[in-house]
Amino acid sequence: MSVSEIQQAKKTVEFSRESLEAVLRGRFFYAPAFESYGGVSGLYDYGPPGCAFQANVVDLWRKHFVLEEGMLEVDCTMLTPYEVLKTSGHVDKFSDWMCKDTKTGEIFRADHIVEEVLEARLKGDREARGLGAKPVEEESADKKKRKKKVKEIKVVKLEDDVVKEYETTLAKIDGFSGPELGELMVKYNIGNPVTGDKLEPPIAFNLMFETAIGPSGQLKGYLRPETAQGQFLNFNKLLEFNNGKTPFASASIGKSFRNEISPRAGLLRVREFLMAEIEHFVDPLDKSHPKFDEVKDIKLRFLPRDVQEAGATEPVVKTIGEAVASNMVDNETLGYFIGRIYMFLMKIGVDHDRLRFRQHMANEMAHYAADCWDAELHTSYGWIECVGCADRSAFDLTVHSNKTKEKMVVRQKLETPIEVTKYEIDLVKKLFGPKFRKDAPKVESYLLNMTQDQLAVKAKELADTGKITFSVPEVEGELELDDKFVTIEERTRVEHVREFVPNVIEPSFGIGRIIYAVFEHSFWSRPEDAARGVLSFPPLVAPSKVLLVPLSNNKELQPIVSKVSTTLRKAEIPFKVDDSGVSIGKRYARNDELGTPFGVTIDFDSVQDGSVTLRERDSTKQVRGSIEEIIEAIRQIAYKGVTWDEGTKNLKPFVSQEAK
Ligand SMILES: Nc1ncnc2c1ncn2[C@@H]1O[C@H](COP(=O)(O)OP(=O)(O)OP(=O)(O)O)[C@@H](O)[C@H]1O
Repeated sequence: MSVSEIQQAKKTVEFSRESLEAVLRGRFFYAPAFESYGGVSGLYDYGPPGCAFQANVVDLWRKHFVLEEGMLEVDCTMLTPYEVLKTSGHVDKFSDWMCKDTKTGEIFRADHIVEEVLEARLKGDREARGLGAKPVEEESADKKKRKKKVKEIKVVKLEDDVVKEYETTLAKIDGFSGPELGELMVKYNIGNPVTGDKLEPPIAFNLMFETAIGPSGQLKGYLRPETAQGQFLNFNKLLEFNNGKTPFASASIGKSFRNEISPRAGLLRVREFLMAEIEHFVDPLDKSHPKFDEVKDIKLRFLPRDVQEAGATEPVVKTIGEAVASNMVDNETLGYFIGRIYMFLMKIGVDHDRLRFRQHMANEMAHYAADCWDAELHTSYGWIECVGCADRSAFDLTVHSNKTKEKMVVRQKLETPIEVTKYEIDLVKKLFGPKFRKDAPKVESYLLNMTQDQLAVKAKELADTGKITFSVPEVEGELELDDKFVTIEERTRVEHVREFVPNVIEPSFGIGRIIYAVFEHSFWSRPEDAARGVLSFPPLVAPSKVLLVPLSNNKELQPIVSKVSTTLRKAEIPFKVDDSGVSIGKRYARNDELGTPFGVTIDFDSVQDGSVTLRERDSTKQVRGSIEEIIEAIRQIAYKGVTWDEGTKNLKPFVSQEAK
């Protein structure tokens, strides 16, 4: 089978999520956690092949990003004090909108329910018009299983302008606020999709798991919802580690926790998941990237904001260079990371045709963000965000620095010193203690952290009235100080150093989502037997590389099995021996389901001449050679990116056991 024949074969049998899930569960890639206790939605355990696959993806991620860019890796705690997440905005804003069915008590995520019901009505409309099902690529976020139950799927023709309105709403579904979703539910008469009951208006539900740190219960904390905050809070140490220079990036791999409202899409939406995040710190005045040329010619499918806001879903195909030059992507560094994300996803087995980069719409994006693009992968659940890539400006370092009073800035020596005129405030601190007592530090800190605009106003007030009035958070009443306590003046100084708060470009990967998408993109059934599923993982990330198959249990074959095992072990190539009594075809089939790229078969000729057979999973092609030759071919193909044809060109073709 040639590569194109394999591609064709992969498309012959229609993809079935049920078959894939049967394989993944059957081979224990993963399983619901605490199953014997009835399970908890959104919690999963990974079994041996799932663990090995995840470890290989993470290993590749580390090589592709951390090693390639010299990133500074940190491993920060998951337990996070309240104050940190209050400052970052998570306590107030990290929520989704939920609504409750007043009768049944069932809880729905508001955007998901609007999406599900409108999609169901459009489906009914298409059926009424005799248009058949919508093409799979266009289906937006999943609800397939539920859709079966959605009563709303009535075969009813809608007015043309209603269809247009629904489609426009769906294209913008990620950008609505809670109140807007509530209005849509009233406008389109959306209730419980199964019972039709009315739902309460959406309310914000914070997704963080709350806990108390220590026995007193006094220190409130959360399980972190992302790894980013730990990286920001170590900024000064990392900057020093990097000899005070930017740009540089930190990286972190670890578990995050989100109390998702109603997790239903398997590994795609879970409550505990592995994240790999990068915080790239860059000068806000220079977001060029020295390696941009390496990615600029990569052509990608982009779904920019304006296309979505016009209610369309057709992507724009452009090179990254064109996307940055036309300002569609805000800057080179963001473009560089989009390119690197694409290259990583290709390496681990994502299907190029089922990847797009979607820009956040205006009200979907955090107010401080300069630009944000999600790498979305198409699965049987629709288009799913798997990697977020945002330019978060200086927001995070600024808020933490304001709160902690620890400066988080880069100091850059200026080649030509500059004259800077600015307001400066001087306090006569020895007078503060007697006047403000225990509040003195808060008052001093407030005054010393005033912005230039605030200082300008207060300088005038002091000059005009001889005093300033102000209030300080957590200090009662309006405060007043006269010019015995404080001086505010405009002064001109020569500065030799430029100080700036770096901006942050943040690529954020959900490893479980990516892994599940790769499972779907790699899965196919052999055309000659639809029950024979294959997971065509790239060899580099496949859980195990080799299945060692002695033709029979005959003792004579044992020494060769031991010899091949030892050689594989020495070469650090993961393998598994299958000496079960079942037919060789069955053993290969089991192996295909585990996504193991190579089979090494030991038969009676092996005893005579030391040769073994190498089988390739997808094409089922086989070649014959000495143990050393075969293992070298495996090493080249699995780890060095060599093709099968190239890696086996000096080996003899062998007639397939399966074909016999
Ligand atoms: N509940 C989850 N289960 C698995 N992975 C998740 C979950 N939430 C987020 N992720 C992963 O973490 C990445 C970064 O998180 P981010 O905060 O950008 O996601 P999000 O916008 O909240 O996702 P969504 O809108 O789908 O809830 C996502 O791209 C995704 O891969």
